Amino acid sequence: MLLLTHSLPELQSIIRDLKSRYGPLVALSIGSHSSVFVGSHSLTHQVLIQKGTTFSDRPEIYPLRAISTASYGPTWRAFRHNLASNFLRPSNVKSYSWARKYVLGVMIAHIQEQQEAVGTIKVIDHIYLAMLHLSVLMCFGVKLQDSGINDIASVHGGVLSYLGSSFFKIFIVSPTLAKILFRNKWKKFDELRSKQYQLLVPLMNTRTKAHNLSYIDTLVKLQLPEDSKLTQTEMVSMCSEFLVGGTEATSNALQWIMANLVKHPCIQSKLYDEIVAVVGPPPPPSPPGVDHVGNSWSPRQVFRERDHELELVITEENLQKIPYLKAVILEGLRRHPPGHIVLPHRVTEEVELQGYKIPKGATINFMVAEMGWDPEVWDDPMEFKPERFLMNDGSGVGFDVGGSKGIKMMPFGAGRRICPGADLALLHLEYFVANLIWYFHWTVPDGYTVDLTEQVKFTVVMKNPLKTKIFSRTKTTTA
Ligand code: HEM
Repeated sequence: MLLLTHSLPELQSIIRDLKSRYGPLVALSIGSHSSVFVGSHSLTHQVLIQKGTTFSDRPEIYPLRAISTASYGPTWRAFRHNLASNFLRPSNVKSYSWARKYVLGVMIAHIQEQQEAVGTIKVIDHIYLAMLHLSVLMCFGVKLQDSGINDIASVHGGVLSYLGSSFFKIFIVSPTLAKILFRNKWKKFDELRSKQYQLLVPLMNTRTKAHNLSYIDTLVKLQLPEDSKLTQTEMVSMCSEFLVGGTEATSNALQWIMANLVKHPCIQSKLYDEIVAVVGPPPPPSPPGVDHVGNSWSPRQVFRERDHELELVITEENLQKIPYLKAVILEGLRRHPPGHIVLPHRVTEEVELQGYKIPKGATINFMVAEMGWDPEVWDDPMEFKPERFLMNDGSGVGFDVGGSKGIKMMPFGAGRRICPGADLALLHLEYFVANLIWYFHWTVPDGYTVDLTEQVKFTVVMKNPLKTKIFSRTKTTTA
């Protein structure tokens, strides 16, 4: 069958149809190059976990990555080990808890300012900048002013807008042809890359002042095969990949989760009650007065005290004691996975799957959203029901998101190529959702409805971004 579509929703609907007609395996060959789509849970498990090595390369989908060989082979293994097992090891992630607290404080101050200025909040703007800020702190170990974060956001937004464009689709097949056909686009893209270089190199060079081990520290020390080292240009690319990886999917997942909590006030109330049962009510704002450097301030500015650091936040240890929080996050990732297809994989040797011969070099795509929405596996799959992840007595969440025992959903992929940032992303989602719900009641502004229509960009985003109105849950104490 020849399949001609660039539309993800159309592709999903074709696969759903084929699945219902021909059984669980959906394998499509497109044109002369074999591109296979797998929409079955058990087959995905078999392929990614049991035949993981055969399916673990990436096709050349990283033409913008300076070191294309980092998609597979020994160079990839060196990167993967450095990111997943060195930089993102639990003790190093824990050492950044001050950064999460700091960024949360900045975000809350901005949210309150916007509500005061315009009466409502466009949530994604704040979430995106907060996640980018956090990624910058972890990547370079430096705190930036809002203007510095906005500059990086604008360059990254520009670079990402190219992915998914016709220019990029042709670029993947033939960079030379794309440069000839889209000369102006290429020139603009080149300008963006130079701007990115100008912004990131000074940050890379300030790393020695950092207290924590930053990602750039690990890249500088990274020993590549044959004793080679990364060049500065390659490091810019790797840092840029870290910033995009750490920001895009997490901020969109967070927006989808907040949108569902605003749309379903009962779920929001239940989550708030469960948080309060563990950590108590949020702290009252300090009374108006004079701060430690002699400036007068109002209760609203409690969040701005001490360089934006919040007086009190829900600690990361306490997050572990709130199973319903975990259930809300997992339900958000099931119902709205930021990527509807994982990054493509490549077959390293010819293999047979349910009677289909999959040739060496074929591209394999796994249908993430389809799996999380399969009515044979999930009751009412399109409903937002966090309870489905709780154990029968509600005491915990018994779900392995990495799918090592069996795949029911796979927002982070599975097997050898699973997202190396999955644990960090889960921590960020839990931390921000818990604290934002603890401090504020999030409501639908008058004349607005929460619209969960999806739009495919670099990740799958809300077509109409979430707008809300917040009410502080902190009770002012009267003298
Ligand atoms: C909710 C947040 C996130 C989601 C849903 C997500 C999802 C994914 C998925 C589906 C893949 C492809 C897996 C596969 O091919 O089987 C991936 C790869 C990747 N992710 Fe994430 N991710 C998230 C957050 C992060 C974070 C926080 C980082 C970094 C700090 C990160 C860095 C990466 C990198 C570097 C890869 C490529 C790995 C490779 O090629 O081996 N991601 N992610």
